[in-house]
Amino acid sequence: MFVLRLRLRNYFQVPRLASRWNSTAATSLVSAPLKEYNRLVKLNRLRDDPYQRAVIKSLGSLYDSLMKYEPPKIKEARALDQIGWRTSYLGKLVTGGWKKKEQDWEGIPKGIYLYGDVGCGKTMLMDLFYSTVPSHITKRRVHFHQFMQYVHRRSHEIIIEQNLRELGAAKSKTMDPVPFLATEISKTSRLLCFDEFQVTDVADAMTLRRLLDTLLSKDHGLVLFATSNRKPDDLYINGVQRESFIPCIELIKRRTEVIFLNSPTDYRKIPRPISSVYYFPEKGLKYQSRECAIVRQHHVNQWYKYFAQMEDTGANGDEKKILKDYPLTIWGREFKVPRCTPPNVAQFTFKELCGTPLAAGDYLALASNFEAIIVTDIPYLSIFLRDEVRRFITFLDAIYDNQCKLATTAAANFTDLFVEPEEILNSYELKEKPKEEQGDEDDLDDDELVKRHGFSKKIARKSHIFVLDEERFAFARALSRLSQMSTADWVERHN
Ligand SMILES: Nc1ncnc2c1ncn2[C@@H]1O[C@H](COP(=O)(O)OP(=O)(O)OP(=O)(O)O)[C@@H](O)[C@H]1O
Repeated sequence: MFVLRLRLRNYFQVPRLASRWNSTAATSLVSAPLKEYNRLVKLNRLRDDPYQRAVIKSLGSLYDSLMKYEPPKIKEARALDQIGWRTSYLGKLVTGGWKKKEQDWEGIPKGIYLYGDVGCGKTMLMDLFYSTVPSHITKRRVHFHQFMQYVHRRSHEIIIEQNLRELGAAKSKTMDPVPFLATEISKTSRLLCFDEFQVTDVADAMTLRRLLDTLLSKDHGLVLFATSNRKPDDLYINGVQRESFIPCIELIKRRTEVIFLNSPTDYRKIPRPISSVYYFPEKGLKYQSRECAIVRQHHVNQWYKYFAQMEDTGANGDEKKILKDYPLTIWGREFKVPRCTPPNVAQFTFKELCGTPLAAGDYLALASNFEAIIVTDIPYLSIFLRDEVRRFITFLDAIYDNQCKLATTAAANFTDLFVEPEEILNSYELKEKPKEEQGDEDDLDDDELVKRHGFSKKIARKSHIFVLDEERFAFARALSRLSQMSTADWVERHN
């Protein structure tokens, strides 16, 4: 059986911008992040953006502080030290032991919490900073979803390991994995860069609160850099037991410089040549007709060959092997990739990918094992397929973050794919007279997606298949990302 080849970037990502910075030049008056920004602007790889330049100043200050920073030595965590940790944890809650004074972080540089609208360059700035970090500072850059997956998985493993080694199974319920996790993380990275910091569930919120409190303490001396679409005070808003998460928000506000990147530009909207990775039938052509089936098949074959770097078969049959039902093992569980040429491309129908109970971990594994994914036969999507849509969004987040390429065949263009249930005739066709665009779009002037994040009213209206703001936002962002993933830049990039 094939054992999943978890590339390093599955957990800790490779930054997008290569380091060109030599840290010995740190004495220069121009900070390393500013130098790098200037270089990329000069090479026409970035547009000069005054809002981003304002952030670069803060990046320069953090860079200077890191140059002088000597992180503390890490003490090993011991299971025997923590019998009764729950009592002391509760004690802290009662006595206000969580409250910290500035001396508690003396000598540790303040990190950065960079938030703003979609596509304005937060991740780019974080990656740029990451590529300039002084070499004596160990660092990790990770997508927040992936980090939380790692945290939950390692917590579980640590409890088992420590119980076997030190405490005996009877103590399993009183074992606290947080000090061990914190030790593991800070031993390998003193600067932790989180992309897309967002908290959506109570288990993440509670674990994160304790983990960050430990990591950012003097004992571990970790510096945090996070990007997010939300300001700290809006994190985990309306979440279950939100009040227990507020100390974590306060901690983030005290231990980072909170910066709002208020650039009005969504760089993903800047037109680039659109390549036809997404196929949908032209008006008048029925998706399930024979004619359309031939065109769809051609589209899929053409992109499969391109992604798999296959020679055009030819006489000497240079075609790479196409494998069927290829097993991937993810944390002891197996799932099958219906058609693939590892590590280049995997192909699924929408039903195979989103109609079965796959979760974020599966999609992340897929994204880290294949450079491109083809998803065929995406039907019209309505509120009746909400679970499938949720999975599709999780899948898109995973592949976007791993910079995978994507080709699809679908009933319609992505912006027209989300419809009301009563408009649907069958999975791939709408009724003869589809309902007119609703005339209530003016009511959407105050919609947060429109007003704050600059999405179109059409997208805001379609996002109403979700109730929670976080989900509506994730949906709108997925549409924005789909448009970026169809650009020639994305499709032609060499991984
Ligand atoms: N100044 C710039 N010039 C040209 N391209 C840019 C510039 N800033 C950002 N970009 C590009 O725009 C795209 C979106 O940027 P980025 O991913 O950093 O946005 P973001 O704010 O993190 O978005 P999101 O909140 O959706 O994750 C990327 O491809 C990035 O390289």
